[in-house]
Amino acid sequence: MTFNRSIKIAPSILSADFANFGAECEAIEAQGADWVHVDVMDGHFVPNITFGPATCAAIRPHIKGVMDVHLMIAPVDPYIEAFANAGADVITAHVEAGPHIHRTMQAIRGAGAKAGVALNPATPASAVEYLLDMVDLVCVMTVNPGFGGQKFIHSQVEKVRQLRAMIGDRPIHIEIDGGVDPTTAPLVANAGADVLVAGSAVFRGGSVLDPAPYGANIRSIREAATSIEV
Ligand SMILES: O=C(CO)[C@@H](O)[C@H](O)COP(=O)(O)O
Ligand SMILES: [Co+2]
Repeated sequence: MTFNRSIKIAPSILSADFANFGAECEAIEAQGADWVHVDVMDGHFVPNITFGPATCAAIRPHIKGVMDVHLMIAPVDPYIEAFANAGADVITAHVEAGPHIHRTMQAIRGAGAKAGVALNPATPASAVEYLLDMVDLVCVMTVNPGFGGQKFIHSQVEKVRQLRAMIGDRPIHIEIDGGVDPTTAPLVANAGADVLVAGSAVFRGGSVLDPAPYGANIRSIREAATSIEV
């Protein structure tokens, strides 16, 4: 995985057909997805449960590109190796999930994955100031984590702007997660984000039997994000 600051669309399979993950991953990649975003939830750090490393390993052969694993679990450190072994390219852990986020980032890189750090909406940009030499991605949650289909929290756009200024020229992606659609994508792209996670706005209207709407949805988010009008 090389660093490239162009806009990347990362559909979240939280909005996919859970009985058909392999085919769904293949369908979104065929329809233009850049990364595949995989939401892992434990019913403890967030009030919802999804799946773990075994499911990630099962879908890995169905993803040609980047598997972007978003861990909404606490504790996180005991599970990093399992997700790296499952084939995650990027592993993102939350600042709020434990007291030793610095060690967590070291462990992710030590396991051979790119290290991502996520910030809940109430967590300031300054929380990652002393991590910038050891992360590959900062994920700004633009909803409270746990569920797809929630409303974008507009106050987070300013946080993206602050992070872009803090990051400067470092090869660090800024990822946006939650409520991304063609109306919100230009706001965050203009503020400096380059990876846009979208679940409901990508999977809406399509299926593995009729995947063309996935492509149209991905294109409209990308076109909106790359337009300069905001
Ligand atoms: O991590 C999460 C939610 O906790 C996300 O990745 C969601 O899956 C995004 O879904 P939409 O807001 O795009 O529907
Ligand atoms: Co996510």
